[in-house]
Amino acid sequence: MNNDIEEVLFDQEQIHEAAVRLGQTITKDYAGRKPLVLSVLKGAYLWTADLVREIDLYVDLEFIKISSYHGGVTSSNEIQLVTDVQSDVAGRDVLILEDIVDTGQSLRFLKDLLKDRGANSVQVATFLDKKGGRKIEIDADYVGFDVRNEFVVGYGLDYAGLYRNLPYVGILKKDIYS
Ligand SMILES: O=P(O)(O)OC[C@H]1O[C@H](OP(=O)(O)OP(=O)(O)O)[C@H](O)[C@@H]1O
Ligand code: HPA
Repeated sequence: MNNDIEEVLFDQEQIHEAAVRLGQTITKDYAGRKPLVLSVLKGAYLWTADLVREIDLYVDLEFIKISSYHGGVTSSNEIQLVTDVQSDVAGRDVLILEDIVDTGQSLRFLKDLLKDRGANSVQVATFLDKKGGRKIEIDADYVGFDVRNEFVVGYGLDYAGLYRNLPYVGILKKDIYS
């Protein structure tokens, strides 16, 4: 599996530092509140595990599963809600945890859904921000790393369901998907 990677962009140490940095900022920003941390599956599973351990607050942890990339390297315009959140978000301060914001379509879908359901506030902590991929103007509130406009895998991010278990983020060799 490691042989499929062209270049490592963010290693385990850098990822840990990003989680610590964002965890400290979020702890300060949400002081006195109990946010509902909403992890977006599957991609955010490792980021969630690492980031929540750096947040020194009482939090509720929930999961939602949406899908936009159907096995390839390009997103579909249609976002599907695969598994809904299991609790009421009305009145809650929701902090969405994403692995990556790319076109912005998934985030738009989620923010609209949560606002429609009466969330008090909706913010986003994304591990990666691929600003060069945007099709919709939308920003994350907390960003681990900006990433260039290439298809990346590892640390939760997949290609065709694979590579989520790589402990780092890297660029896949082009011959793997061309
Ligand atoms: O900004 P966008 O272009 O919408 O892309 C970002 C979304 O795409 C990926 O999810 P995907 O739908 O592939 O599901 P997964 O998390 O299960 O891999 C990723 O986890 C984000 O949720
Ligand atoms: O670069 C990416 N890699 C994996 N999944 C993704 N979902 C959006 N962008 C990406």
